[in-house]
Amino acid sequence: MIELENVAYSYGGDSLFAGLSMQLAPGSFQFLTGPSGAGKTTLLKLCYGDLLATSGRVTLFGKDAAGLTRDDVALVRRRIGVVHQDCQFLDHLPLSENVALPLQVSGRSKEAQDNLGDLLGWVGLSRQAAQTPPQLSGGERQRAALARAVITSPDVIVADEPTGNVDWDMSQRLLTLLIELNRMGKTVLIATHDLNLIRFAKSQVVANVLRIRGGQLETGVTL
Ligand SMILES: Nc1ncnc2c1ncn2[C@@H]1O[C@H](COP(=O)(O)OP(=O)(O)OP(=O)(O)O)[C@@H](O)[C@H]1O
Repeated sequence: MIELENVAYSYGGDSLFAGLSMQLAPGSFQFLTGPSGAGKTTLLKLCYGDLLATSGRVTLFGKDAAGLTRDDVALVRRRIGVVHQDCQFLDHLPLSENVALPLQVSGRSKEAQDNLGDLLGWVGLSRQAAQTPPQLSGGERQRAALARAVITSPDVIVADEPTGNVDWDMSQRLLTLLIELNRMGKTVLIATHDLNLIRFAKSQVVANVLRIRGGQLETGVTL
């Protein structure tokens, strides 16, 4: 469903990747690791069409990412839920409205009403629904970001350091939610530095580990 072939990406200087290839198979659970600055966030952005490869080919749901129409881009946005590293929200809106925003943007507000309560319950934030983002803890914000990423029922969830800045208990809780999504058939790709998190996941689910090193992508990495 997502395929990168011989991809390079440059922010203006040297390419970060030396012709990198990867596939995200439907239903798979994959981790992306590697040193800080190796290009994990960049690679995720190529996978969800936020950046276009400088060379090589990225295929998103059977279409070349370089040739997507405006409608194709909207469809890709609905099919891939993204948990961003910095999980930003609109601070003046309550949590419930922030989480529902992707549905309202795509004109599906009826569905938002139906799904929102269940989704907030699933991430353990029912009591915080009326609070604004600045009133939430780090772990609550991370769970809200996950709820927002999945409210459109995407096929793929891409999460960039979803457990950054939270303690181990909360990391496990967040990861358990991502594992539940995978058990429901979702494809999951998580960038993380946290090798303990990967070990914990591997005790629960079949997970492939990718590592970027020196511009190359290693697959099937053992820890
Ligand atoms: N918008 C940008 N403009 C210029 N350079 C950038 C930009 N974004 C990232 N870079 C550079 O590209 C390289 C890879 O960044 P990226 O954020 O993809 O790495 P990362 O592996 O996710 O790092 P971290 O683990 O620290 O989050 C870094 O050297 C970074 O400084």
